[in-house]
Amino acid sequence: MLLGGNETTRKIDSFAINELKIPSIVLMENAAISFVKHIDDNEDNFLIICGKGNNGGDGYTIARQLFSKNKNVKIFCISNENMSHDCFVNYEICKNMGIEIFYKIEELDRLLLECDVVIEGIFGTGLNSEIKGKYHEIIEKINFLNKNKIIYSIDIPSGINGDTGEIMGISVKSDITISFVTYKKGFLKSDIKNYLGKVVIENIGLNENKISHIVNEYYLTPEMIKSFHIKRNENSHKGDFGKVLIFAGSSGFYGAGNIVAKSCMRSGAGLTTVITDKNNFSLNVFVPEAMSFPVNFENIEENFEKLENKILNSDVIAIGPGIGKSHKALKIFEKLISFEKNYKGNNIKLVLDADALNLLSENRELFEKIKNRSILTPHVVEFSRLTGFSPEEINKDKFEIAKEFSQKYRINLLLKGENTIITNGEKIFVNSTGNSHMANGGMGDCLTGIICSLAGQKYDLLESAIIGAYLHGKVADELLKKQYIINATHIIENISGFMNKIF
Ligand SMILES: NC(=O)C1=CN([C@@H]2O[C@H](COP(=O)(O)OP(=O)(O)OC[C@H]3O[C@@H](n4cnc5c(N)ncnc54)[C@H](O)[C@@H]3O)[C@@H](O)[C@H]2O)[C@@H](O)CC1
Ligand SMILES: Nc1ncnc2c1ncn2[C@@H]1O[C@H](COP(=O)(O)OP(=O)(O)O)[C@@H](O)[C@H]1O
Ligand SMILES: [K+]
Repeated sequence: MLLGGNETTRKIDSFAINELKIPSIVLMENAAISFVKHIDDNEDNFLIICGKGNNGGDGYTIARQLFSKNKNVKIFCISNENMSHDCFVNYEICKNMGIEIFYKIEELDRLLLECDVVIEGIFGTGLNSEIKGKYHEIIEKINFLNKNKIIYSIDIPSGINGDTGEIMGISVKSDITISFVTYKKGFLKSDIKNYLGKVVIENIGLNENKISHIVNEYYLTPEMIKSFHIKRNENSHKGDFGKVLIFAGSSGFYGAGNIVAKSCMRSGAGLTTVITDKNNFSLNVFVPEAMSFPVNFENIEENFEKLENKILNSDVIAIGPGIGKSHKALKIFEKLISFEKNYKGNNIKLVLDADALNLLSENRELFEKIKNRSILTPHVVEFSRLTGFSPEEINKDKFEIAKEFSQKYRINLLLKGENTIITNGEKIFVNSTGNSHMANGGMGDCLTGIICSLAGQKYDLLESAIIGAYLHGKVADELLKKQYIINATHIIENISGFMNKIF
């Protein structure tokens, strides 16, 4: 699904009108047709509240379409002065058709009380300042008199800023928001969910692929995830699903390595090996399917010859969770990224998380070794160390900062958190799954395991991160229906079942 702000909407509009030569009034008609599809045919008693821009124009167009289906339709016109052209045309048609139009604010209470469905087209992407006066009063009335009614918003609940999600003084509280072409960036803001209600994105007669040069941001949907799926050949063997080498966990943090390994195995990697201290036996108990590569941490170099062979046999190497920032950890990290290609001549894909990112922040020359073959999966604090921006600065402008960072170092980036973003420096994908009930230790390790597993199964790193983040959050969202807290172990136990459902 395309993602965009107000400017994107204007660009798409202008492309459709000026390049594709679709008259704007046709776009408005298409928007209205798509909108009306979502209205229950049993509903019969509508009040449409219209502003004077194109959002109001959509309102008049929807009104006459419902009217032509013999529905009981009334319109409240907020202003018929300085209407946009297409708004005026549709307003005139409504008048000519004999739809009842009301103008006086004194009548609005009664109209609201009498109707069963309110459709509001007051402001959409054109809202440009704090809402005051008459407009404020009208929105207040809609929110106050909404008992036992369904409130539909056209494009955006009037009052929400489509770019930032900020409430511009006041906003309609909607039950259903039917928005056009793009999922609005402003909808990502977490504390406006109860203003948006259910969100539906509808088409206005444009082919999504033909406008992809205008939009390079996407909001993940199950259809997108499914479209990435690579079918498993019936005659395949474990070697076909990736040899994944994991360097995670150290004394006090062996759990991290175990979680990465287990989620890697449970999400389908062919062969998983964990580099771990020779005295750590917990891996065999927690994930008997995984292999261990025991190292003597007292004398790191003595393991390197055997390790080289292991590296050159790998398709993917995941590094970071729970390894600490010691000199020894750094030495192993450096060794693991020292070969670009494996015995098969393919790039060895790298998944770097947690302490690998912290080590990278302090040893920036290592960026040269990881370029063009890695994904970094920081949370905002780790990303702050990598970029030098404060977490506040990142949160304010995370799309741009993430994209620039990815371009600069030629890496893929997954920035974790609510609305996790994934970028290759050109496109940005925003995850639509996940919830605060999964915010607990080990969750990131679990994600690393899923991503390196998918990378082993021949998904490229960008796809692995996209699918991984979506699945990880999706499992948590589904589990939330029956439990309050979701730990990494819960995700691991359920991921395969959800892969089955989605693929
Ligand atoms: N490509 C698309 O996505 C399409 C968009 N369409 C509709 O067009 C809408 C955008 O239309 P417009 O650009 O005309 O904008 P709007 O209709 O959202 O609002 C603009 C009008 O409101 C006024 N206004 C803005 N802020 C105000 C405030 N705080 N107080 C009082 N008045 C204020 C402006 O002066 C202008 O008259 C979209 O939201 C959508 O509903 C559809 O017609 C179909 C095509
Ligand atoms: N409020 C939230 N909404 C969506 N996802 C969340 C939320 N809180 C945490 N997550 C997800 O949980 C994971 C936590 O990762 P991370 O911070 O690295 O945890 P840890 O280091 O403990 O393993 C990330 O994938 C993140 O996107
Ligand atoms: K609206």
